[in-house]
Amino acid sequence: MSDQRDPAPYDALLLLSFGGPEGPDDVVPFLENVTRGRGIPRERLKEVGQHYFLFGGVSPINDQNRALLAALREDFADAGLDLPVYWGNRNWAPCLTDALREMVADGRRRIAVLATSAYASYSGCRQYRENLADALATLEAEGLPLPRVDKLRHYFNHPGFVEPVVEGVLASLAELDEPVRDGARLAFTTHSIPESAADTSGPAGEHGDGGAYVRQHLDVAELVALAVREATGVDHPWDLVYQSRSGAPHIPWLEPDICDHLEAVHAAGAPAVVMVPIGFVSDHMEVLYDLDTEATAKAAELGLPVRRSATVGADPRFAAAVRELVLERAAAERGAPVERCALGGLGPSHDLCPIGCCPARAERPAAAGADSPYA
Ligand SMILES: CC1=C(CCC(=O)O)c2cc3nc(cc4[nH]c(cc5[nH]c(cc1n2)c(C)c5CCC(=O)O)c(CCC(=O)O)c4C)C(CCC(=O)O)=C3C
Ligand SMILES: [Fe+2]
Repeated sequence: MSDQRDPAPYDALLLLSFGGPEGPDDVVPFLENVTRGRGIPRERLKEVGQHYFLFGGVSPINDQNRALLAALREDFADAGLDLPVYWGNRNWAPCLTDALREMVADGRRRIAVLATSAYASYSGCRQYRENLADALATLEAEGLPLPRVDKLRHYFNHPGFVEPVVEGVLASLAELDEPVRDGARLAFTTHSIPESAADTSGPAGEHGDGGAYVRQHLDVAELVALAVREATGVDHPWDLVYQSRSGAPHIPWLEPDICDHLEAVHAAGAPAVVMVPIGFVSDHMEVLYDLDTEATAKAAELGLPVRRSATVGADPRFAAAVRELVLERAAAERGAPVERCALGGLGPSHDLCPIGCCPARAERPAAAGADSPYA
């Protein structure tokens, strides 16, 4: 086995995230960045703007990323892994292009990229790769040396992602009053996406109804439900549901929505629900608004006790998982033997997105995949 602390060929890690506004003046330009060319109705944008204004125009995602950066640096230092960590976002400052420029100026030429999105899909994977390609094109136009960027594999089924989720569910169950606790249903929730995007998510061989996106979430949900049963001795019924639907109303998106689901299970006699946001790496606005505000108000109106379990955030087990993913990929790139950690039925995800993986509506260059125009 190779040295467990050898990051070669990598000379840096880039934490690549979505980005979010940091004050009221940022909200509208941020939303414009996110939705440019995506055909989102104006009404929806106004509504989402209000979600941000309700929280002072500040998205929680930036502080979450700062905490994750600190956790990664601490974990790397403790493990004796000498690898600088940078941060750049797709849609707001600190911007991806600026981060790459800084990295190149610091002499970084071979960069591992961790996206704060754990699953396949156009929005959760290829769009990050497209933005990497755009940033590289900008550097190229400026005559800067181009670094090579490698996106780390999807980590939805890594124990460092799954275990903190399980712990969060157990904590939420413990908070429910005893008479309703054992009957509580688990509502695993993730971002709704257009059905067409779900059906084509993942490598071509994994397309089909719901594609890799739905299959990966079902795998995590089942893993978590089983671990909860093992810990509590209680078999909590579970469902995979969706939230944060956007787009034009006539286009089908994944359903049911969490609020409709709460209504349905309440009508069917469920005594309580734990909402488990497995689709989100940390407490994004979707979690604070769509779950903690909107869905929680819906449940109160129904008289249905609900809890929202914790996201992974900056959990040290997740930071350690990122280190393992970097070292695993580094070994693979060196041609050394590799052990790939993964729970559940799907096995470890691919290192390199193959051609046809999570196709875009309109084809654009995407880096860090088999179809990348860059080395
Ligand atoms: C799958 C997925 C993830 C999870 C993977 C990942 O994490 O990347 C995700 C994350 C996020 N989405 C975010 C914000 C927004 N997403 C929007 C719009 C959209 N998201 C989509 C999908 C996803 N989105 C889609 C298909 C659209 C329609 C437009 C389009 O086809 O592109 C819009 C426009 C308004 C609206 O329509 O809702 C906003 C403001 C934030 C930041 C939150 C914060 O500030 O804390 C985060 C982390
Ligand atoms: Fe989104």
